[in-house]
Formats: sequence, C-alpha cells, structure tokens
Amino acid sequence: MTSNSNGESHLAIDCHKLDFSWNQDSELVLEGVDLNLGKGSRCLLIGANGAGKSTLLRILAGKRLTKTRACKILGQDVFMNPPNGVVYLGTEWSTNPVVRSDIVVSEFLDSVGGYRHKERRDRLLSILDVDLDWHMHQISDGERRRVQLCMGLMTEWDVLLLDEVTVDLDVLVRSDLINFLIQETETRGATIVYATHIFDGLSSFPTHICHLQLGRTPRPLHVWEATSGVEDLFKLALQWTREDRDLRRIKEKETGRVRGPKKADEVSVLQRFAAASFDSSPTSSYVRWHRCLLSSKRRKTPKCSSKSTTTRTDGEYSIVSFSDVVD
Ligand SMILES: Nc1ncnc2c1ncn2[C@@H]1O[C@H](COP(=O)(O)OP(=O)(O)OP(=O)(O)O)[C@@H](O)[C@H]1O
Repeated sequence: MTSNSNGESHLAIDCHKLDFSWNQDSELVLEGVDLNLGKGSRCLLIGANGAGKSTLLRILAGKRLTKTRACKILGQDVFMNPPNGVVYLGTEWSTNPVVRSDIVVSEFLDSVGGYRHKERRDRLLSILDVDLDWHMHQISDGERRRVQLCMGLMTEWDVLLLDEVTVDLDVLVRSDLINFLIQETETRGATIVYATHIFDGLSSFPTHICHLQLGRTPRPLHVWEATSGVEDLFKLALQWTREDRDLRRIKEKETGRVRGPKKADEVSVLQRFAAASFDSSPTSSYVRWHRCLLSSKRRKTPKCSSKSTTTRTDGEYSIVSFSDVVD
C-alpha cells in the first residue's frame, strides 16, 4: 500500500488480489481482483451481467466477509475495521417494505439524521427535486430513488459505492446529480466507484474505468480522457462486453454448459405441459397444474376424468392431456 510519512494511505481504495466465492466449494466469483484508486477518483465499474460488480461493491462496503484481508478503504480493513465515511447505495433498498410504508419523507430523512446535516440535505433536496411532504408509499420508483440518494448523500462521505442507482432518474435530475458528485470529488477529495450499464450523460464523469471480466480484472485501470465523448464510453463498454461474452462461451463449452434452448429430450414433462396448455387459459391451467401436483402428492396417482392419461417416469407423473385431470 502507498503511504505518506505519517503512515496514512494515499489510496482511497486498495484492493489487491481479492478472491471470493459464495460457498466454500463453489467456483470463485471474484478471482485476483485488483482495484487501486487514489483519493478524488471517480471510477466506473464495467462488466457483463453476472461479472461480479455488485459482489465487489458489497465486499468493499464491508457487507460480505472474504477469506483474505485483501481490501482496504482509507487504509483500513473493510470488514474487520471498517472506516467511517463509506456509503453504499444499491438497488435492493427500494424493495425494503419499510421504505414503501406510509411515512412522510421529512420524517423519514430526520429518522436517519437529516436534521444534523440540514445544509447538505437542503442542497440535495433541490438537486434531486424531492418534496418533503411526499409519502413514501405513494411515490414512483424514480421518486423513491431520489429520496434514497438524498438520504445516502446527506452526510459528508469519503467513499461512495453506487450500484446502478441512477438509472431510474429522469435525465435532468440525473445530470444535476452527476455534476454534484463530480464537485464532491474535486472539492473534498471524495472517491466514487459506480457500477452501471447506462452511460448516457456520463462521459465527463469517470477519471478511471475498471473492467470486471467474469470476476477478474484482466487489464490495468483505464485512465479516462475528460475530452472523450459518451460514444467513446459506449464503444469501449461494447467492445469489452463482447470480449466477455466470447470468453464466457469458450469457458462454458469447456465445461459442457450451454445457454439458450435445451435439446428436446432435456425438456421436462412439466415444461412441456406448460408450453402446451398455458396458451389458452393461463390462469385456469396454472390452477389445474397445482391441483395435479397436489393430487399426485396426496394420492400418488392423479385422478383423470376420462381415459388414463398419466404414466410414471422417474417418480414424476407425465401428464399427456392435462385438461383431463380433475381434482
Ligand atoms: N446470493 C448468491 N448466491 C450465489 N451466487 C450468487 C448470489 N448472488 C449473485 N450470485 C452470482 O454471483 C455472480 C456475480 O453476481 P453479481 O450480482 O455480483 O453480478 P453483477 O456484475 O453485479 O451483475 P449485473 O450486471 O447483472 O447486476 C453471478 O454469477 C451470480 O449468479
């Protein structure tokens, strides 16, 4: 780690050869990931779906334990000794029932300390165009996102970890927010890592771009030229994501895994049933499907109204004509 004469780290984020797997015996989801960012950096995290971006951000936020102590923020271990001033904002927040309950925004923000940061809170309320009188259960997804951003950004953070949280903002609010974030890094030396697939309005945002390829960082951090346009950003992301897909296909072929449609003989009985009967009346078919499952569990053999249309295959019932099955 780079440090000054006082032993303080120059790096806001110092992640070295990070490995992570979800279970002890499962494949590594992150392997040898390196991410070193100086204070004041703004890094876009780019990679295909499933590359590990959210996992990495959550590890940096100290929300997931890793076997090795590979990640430091502001010189401190992100899990064992997490530093103050790290804010993580992810998409899962909006699905929490609490933030969809009948609570007024002003009370909600006060409950997380908004009154202590009134000046910043008021600035963010203007930027994010938030009405303090909104009720959380009566606002749109984008409006709820704005409240989340206001809540998360009210305190003076040193490191901000963003996971796709600006995609549902309207273009004006998004643009004002991006300008606010740039200002925060330039005036206070705060650092941002932002995982996104949407690059509109972001060409002036990054100082660096990190490519996360199937859980690895295959190339050094890309230094972004402030003069480059959004098309350059999009082209770069497209090129990297194509590489990711080609590599993934090679890897999957090696292990015999294939995406897309399966061969006919691999399609399960129930899938065949679903395809055959959902076209006419999905709801009643669904109900009948459940009834059949229940009756097959209860009576071992589903009862059929007319000729016997069931045969047993590997402990399951193959339903030839499902409309014949009655409760
Ligand atoms: N709770 C979990 N248990 C097991 N595997 C998981 C879990 N959550 C995610 N994964 C797997 O970890 C890998 C990385 O997921 P992650 O959500 O970090 O990807 P991502 O790059 O953020 O994707 P996206 O762009 O779609 O948001 C994926 O293969 C995913 O299937």
